[in-house]
Amino acid sequence: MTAPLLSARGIQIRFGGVIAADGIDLDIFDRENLAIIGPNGAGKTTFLNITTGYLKPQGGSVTLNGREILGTPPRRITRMGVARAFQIPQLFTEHTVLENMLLSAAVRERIWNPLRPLSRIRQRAEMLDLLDLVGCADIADRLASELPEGQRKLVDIAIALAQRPKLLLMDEPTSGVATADKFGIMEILIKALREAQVASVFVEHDMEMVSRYASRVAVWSQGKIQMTGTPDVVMKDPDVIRTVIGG
Ligand SMILES: Nc1ncnc2c1ncn2[C@@H]1O[C@H](COP(=O)(O)OP(=O)(O)OP(=O)(O)O)[C@@H](O)[C@H]1O
Repeated sequence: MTAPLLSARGIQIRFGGVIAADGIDLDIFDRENLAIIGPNGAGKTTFLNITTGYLKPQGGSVTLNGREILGTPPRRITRMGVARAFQIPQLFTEHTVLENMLLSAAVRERIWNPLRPLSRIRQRAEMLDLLDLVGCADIADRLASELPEGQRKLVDIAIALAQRPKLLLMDEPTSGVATADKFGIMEILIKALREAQVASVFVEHDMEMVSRYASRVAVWSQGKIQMTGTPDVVMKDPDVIRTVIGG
């Protein structure tokens, strides 16, 4: 069996009386698309916050390619290959889409300087290719503030991919997007991840999204993993239907 890209063992974290992780063990493998599902407050986002360095658990370990990353600052974890896209895209709204991409490239290349014109950043062609990958090359010169939510999400993904990650973590990638556009956005996103050879973990409440786009599912329940497996197996499980899916 191939070695996991990221491996969490025995993760424990509580906030006062709330236990958000109570012995989480989870492996994430190269190029898979893992959906995390579970009831509100089960600890799904907390897991993403731990693996990106924003929260330090009270116990356990997280390794990336065999190296411990707990206690490592978020920016360094990004450099090591774990990127994050947010429920609310983190774009500089007064800049164009391409300028947002160039800023991300400048951070990656450690050449960001507020006094340096963005036009002098040399990664322009690479950033346009990434925008093309997420179907946004034609909006490169538009202000980020003018974009509809779906395109903001795709640009946010391109910004994350500009960091050349091995793993992309996402919290409800299509939340806030009109129902009619959700599947189109997710199709583009999953195809872009495959072409860039990036694994993903996405927290998701929409079971249709999970069954269409996840290669594997992990079910969270009260700070524990209730079950992992392929979508067709997990979503037919009577306990998962009762505690998560409903109906
Ligand atoms: N920084 C924090 N301080 C205090 N409590 C927190 C903090 N972060 C999370 N919690 C609590 O931990 C529990 C798990 O939260 P988390 O956001 O991880 O759940 P979730 O499964 O992502 O929920 P949802 O599906 O509603 O987003 C919740 O009860 C939440 O209120």
